[in-house]
Amino acid sequence: MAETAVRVRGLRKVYGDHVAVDGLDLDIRRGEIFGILGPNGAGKSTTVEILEGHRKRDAGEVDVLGEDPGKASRRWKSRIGIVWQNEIVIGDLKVAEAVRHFASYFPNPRDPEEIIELVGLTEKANARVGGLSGGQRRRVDVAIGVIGRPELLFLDEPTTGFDPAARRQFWDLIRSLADGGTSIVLTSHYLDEVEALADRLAVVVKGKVVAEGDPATLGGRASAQAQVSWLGADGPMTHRTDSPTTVVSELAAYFKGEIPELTVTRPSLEDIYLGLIKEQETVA
Ligand SMILES: Nc1ncnc2c1ncn2[C@@H]1O[C@H](COP(=O)(O)OP(=O)(O)OP(=O)(O)O)[C@@H](O)[C@H]1O
Repeated sequence: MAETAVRVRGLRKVYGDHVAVDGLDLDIRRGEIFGILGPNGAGKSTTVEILEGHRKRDAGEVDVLGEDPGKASRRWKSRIGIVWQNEIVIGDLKVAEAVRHFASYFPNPRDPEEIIELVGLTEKANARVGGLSGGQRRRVDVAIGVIGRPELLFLDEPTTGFDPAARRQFWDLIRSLADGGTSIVLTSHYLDEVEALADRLAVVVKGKVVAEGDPATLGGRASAQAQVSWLGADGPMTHRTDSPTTVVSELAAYFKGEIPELTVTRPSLEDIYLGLIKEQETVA
């Protein structure tokens, strides 16, 4: 029990006559970064909002940190962190004021100065939130999301609008939170982000989990055929194989050393993900 952060069985949510979540099961372990992927309208936000206690469900069992979010206590709420888009509400406040303000809501908050440093905003501590860049504002959102020392953090599309360097820094921040023991639920449309961060992930399509696993092996990825490509005497060559090592050794013997322009690739997470989505679409 202590190992589980989130346990969901048979979750269902209906809007009018539209079934948004249709018998969804989920297990998220304590201390892991868990990615939720899925196309637009798949039911990800609805599911996450139910886990956060912000939306009622129609059926199913939900346990988050040992409680039902639908009936959760105030104390439970203080154990959950949610990265909202706060900037509109707090635009007039300075960064340090905003973080301190939110710290005051929690029984055992982290030190605001420390958190501002952790998100890389020390130099902007006295700047107004409204005047920050999009990426910097998102960092304020994260600072506010983690100020209460959450055991479980919900991150929805955290790096939208970040430049590549800021994304990498942000990933380091998320990893450092996870290393510190925070369980993290990450919803993102960026497959590279999920691949870089998630220990495990679930793909949600039409309100159900259609695949679950770690990014390296999801949907048979690790055992999928490899593609060996090289430059042959007559131009570029490609060979699909279950035993790329054998093919590469044969090529090395043939070329008596370096194989020109050699690459060995397996399907990317994106290839696997798009395949899963396509498969589900055809199952109408
Ligand atoms: N408040 C609501 N009232 C009616 N229908 C809703 C409501 N919220 C969501 N829906 C519908 O439920 C389905 C699932 O929506 P949800 O926002 O959970 O999907 P999502 O996977 O988060 O999508 P996205 O990737 O676009 O954010 C969609 O068809 C959406 O139109």
